[in-house]
Amino acid sequence: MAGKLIIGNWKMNTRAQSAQSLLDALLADSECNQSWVGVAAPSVYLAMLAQRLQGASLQLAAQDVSGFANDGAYTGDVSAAMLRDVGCTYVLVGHSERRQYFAESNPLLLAKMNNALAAGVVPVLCVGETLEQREQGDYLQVIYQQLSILVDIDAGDYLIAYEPVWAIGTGKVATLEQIAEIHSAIKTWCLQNAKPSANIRVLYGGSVKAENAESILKTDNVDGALVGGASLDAGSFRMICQAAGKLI
Ligand SMILES: O=C(CO)COP(=O)(O)O
Repeated sequence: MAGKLIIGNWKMNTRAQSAQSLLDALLADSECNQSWVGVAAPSVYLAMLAQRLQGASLQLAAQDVSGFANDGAYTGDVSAAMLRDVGCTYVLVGHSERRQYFAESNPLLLAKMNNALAAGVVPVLCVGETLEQREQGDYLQVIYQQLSILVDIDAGDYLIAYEPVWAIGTGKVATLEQIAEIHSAIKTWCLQNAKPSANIRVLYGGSVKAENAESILKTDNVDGALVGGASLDAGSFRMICQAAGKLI
């Protein structure tokens, strides 16, 4: 598929009212209400937002999914089937904040990927190195290790998001050369190691803003963006979507 994919990650932000207002602003805007744009909202608001999204092009995403496949006694968890049930198209898997604060590791993330795929929700596997790992020079190995779970996925349509941890919420965006290097390495690794997937798409995330979106999206092997802070402001998000729209 040509064109770029833009997913806004609202993280643990908004309330019912502000989530609805933000979504309404995006829905009313033809730059944002596109099938290649999605918003990853807090799970408690997904069903409410899905109602407003009926008939719209904008896609709904979740920020996490249970590692348990079937319904059962897993207090607090939300299953992939539930996400599908409320209308999610995508789900983020292994965001660095989940890896850091919830100690999510490869076996759990593989289960999450498989559960999402089985339920018909497209998982977005997030990978990326910390500043320390980058400075030590072994950042590619870190990313390959995070990607290694893909070897055990037999089939399915998934996405990858490269989000250097040091660029998330810091205003410190990776250089275009750094982005190009990693995106190319991810695609090469996937071609060599993952089961043949028709089209590996890699999004970039980390301080993507209205001002830098176009140059990032134009970088080789960048298939879209995962946007945190700037996705909470309809005006900023629209400019990022507009930059993507120009590249279709
Ligand atoms: O973590 C991110 C998206 O998932 C990036 O966040 P920021 O755009 O706020 O840096």
